[in-house]
Amino acid sequence: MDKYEKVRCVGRGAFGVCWLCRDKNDASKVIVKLINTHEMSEKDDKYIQSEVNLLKKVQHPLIIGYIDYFTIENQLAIVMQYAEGGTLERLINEQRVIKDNNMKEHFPEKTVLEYFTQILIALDHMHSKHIVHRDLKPQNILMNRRKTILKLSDFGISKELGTKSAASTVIGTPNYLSPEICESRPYNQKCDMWSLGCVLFELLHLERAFEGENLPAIVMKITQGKLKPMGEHVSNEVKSLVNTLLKTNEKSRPDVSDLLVDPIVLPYLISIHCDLGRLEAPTTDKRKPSASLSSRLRTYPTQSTLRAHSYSSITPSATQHLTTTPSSIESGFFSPGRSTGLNPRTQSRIQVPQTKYDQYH
Ligand SMILES: Nc1ncnc2c1ncn2[C@@H]1O[C@H](COP(=O)(O)OP(=O)(O)OP(=O)(O)O)[C@@H](O)[C@H]1O
Repeated sequence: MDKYEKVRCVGRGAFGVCWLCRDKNDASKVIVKLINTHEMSEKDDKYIQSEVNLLKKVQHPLIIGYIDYFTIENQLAIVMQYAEGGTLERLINEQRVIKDNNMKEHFPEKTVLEYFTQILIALDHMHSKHIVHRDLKPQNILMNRRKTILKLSDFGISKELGTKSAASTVIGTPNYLSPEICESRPYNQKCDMWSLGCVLFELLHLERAFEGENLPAIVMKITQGKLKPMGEHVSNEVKSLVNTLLKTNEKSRPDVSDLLVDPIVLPYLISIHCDLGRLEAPTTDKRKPSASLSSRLRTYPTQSTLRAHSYSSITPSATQHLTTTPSSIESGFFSPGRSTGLNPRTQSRIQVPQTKYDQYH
């Protein structure tokens, strides 16, 4: 812990306490999660080691990065990237208060879809590494200060699927658990798609998709797929997106690659990738952007910058759409277009707006 100076405690989880710390070397802010190993069983210990190993493998601008870990006085310290904007849960709660006071309504649908697409991109990265999150929920989605970038966090109960197509341990948080996990059936990456559907519903309605007085009541609603009715403010396309994610039969649920070519998602995907293409992927040493990042992010992308970035996470068909994107770029989002039937696949003029990602943290 010599390397870090504690600033303040930012939260507690099932396993440990999270401290905001300052790196004494360069004054950068990091989170140090301290986990007491004193009375930890061998099983718990293995759990944490697997968390650390998972974090090591995951380096992505939309995923909280692992920096370091060490042990100190019966404690395991995991050093990770700091997300200044807090959790998506807090943002939803704040918006709910605003709504209840009748000062403002729900998040605009395009904001919801932008967040949704970011989560999708992060999940794509994880799923491509055969890692299923299993605990996706607004509490585990952190944000940058300006709330423009989401970052998936908490791989505490994630598990590498390895060569098996389904893992069979039942773990999770009730409201976002998929039916197959509730029923102790084997599960795979599709369980994250269910949780994503729950998060999408919550972003749209500012309330959870499945709620109940107690655990059995919640589980019953989930396994029966008894979703709350969706609001009038939600477009038909987005309603059907929620419904398809919340199919109780996991085989009928889309996977990430299906959604990455969905006309609802594609415009957001292009815009996000344009901006993320200019964000540096975190390295194991430093999680901060270079000094020139902000200025680079304030420039408009050109056709050449659109083509220059690697779209490794996008399926070939999606890449095809991207490479055929016309040079006249006018609108990054299609929210008005969606309601007027505008289809990004046929839309001839696409504009990517000045980036909103002008601050990484
Ligand atoms: N990288 C981070 N940046 C900023 N805040 C964080 C970060 N990681 C955790 N926090 C804060 O600390 C709190 C506790 O996080 P932690 O991961 O220990 O547990 P949890 O996800 O809330 O619960 P559980 O351990 O049961 O999964 C979070 O709710 C969040 O507010």
